[in-house]
Amino acid sequence: MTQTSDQNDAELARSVALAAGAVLRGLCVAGACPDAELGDRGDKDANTLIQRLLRAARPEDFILSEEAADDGARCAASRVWVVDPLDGTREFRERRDDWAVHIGLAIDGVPVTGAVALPAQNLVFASNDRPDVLPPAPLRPRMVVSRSRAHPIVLRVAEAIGAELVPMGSAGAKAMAVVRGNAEIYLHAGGQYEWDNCAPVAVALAAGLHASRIDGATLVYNCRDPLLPDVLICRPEYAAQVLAAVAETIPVVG
Ligand SMILES: Nc1ncnc2c1ncn2[C@@H]1O[C@H](COP(=O)(O)O)[C@@H](OP(=O)(O)O)[C@H]1O
Ligand SMILES: [Mg+2]
Repeated sequence: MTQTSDQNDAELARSVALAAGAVLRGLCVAGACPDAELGDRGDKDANTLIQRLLRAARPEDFILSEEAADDGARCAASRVWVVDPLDGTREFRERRDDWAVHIGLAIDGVPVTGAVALPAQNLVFASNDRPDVLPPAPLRPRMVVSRSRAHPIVLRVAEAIGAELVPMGSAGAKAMAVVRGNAEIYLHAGGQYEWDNCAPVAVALAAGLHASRIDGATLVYNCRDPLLPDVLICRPEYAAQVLAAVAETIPVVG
């Protein structure tokens, strides 16, 4: 793939996410990779390609990747690409379709640009997409949650607001379910890292959705410690209700 220096950041993010997605899909072709090696090969091969493409297109920028060593030099930089080469490794290994490639760009800690590819669903979302006009929200909101480790806070909030639980793998796939109008709320607590949510949050904010920590605080990226353990992405009309339910739930759950 050729990159041109005048390609804007969102288009670069989209093209890199698509290229990594193609590599990952290639690994899923029958006979291409033994089941036992699929997750590790996916993480590694996608990361190698993403590093090469971003470094070629934006040599001055820094990269924080789930799959690369971090010496902390990025902390003094303004422009940092925050990437998860394969989000939903567990689901990829199971040959499901809920896994994603995340290419986010934080400028001075703000998730300004990003792309999320869902290669097994032939979909890609970027922060320069024209936002979809979403259908009216159903009376009972649908809340996408981790299919393998939904935190007690999340389950209690769903119960408190009467939401229907929709278990799904991958932070990117869940966030894009809200962007697409297949769900109204994505709530996560209990652990995540900047690469899990930077690109999904950039795309969601650009689409006009609410995105914050679950105490309502602003999400800040390129922190020295990349742990960013919780996130709320939802249609704006649900934000106040969900944040209030979280505030009531946290003392109960501890
Ligand atoms: N409690 C936790 N601690 C650390 N990471 C977590 C986590 N819960 C979810 N994640 C990460 O968030 C991503 C989405 O998880 P889930 O599908 O369970 O919601 C996964 O990323 P990876 O697949 O890139 O590791 C997963 O590892
Ligand atoms: Mg991840």
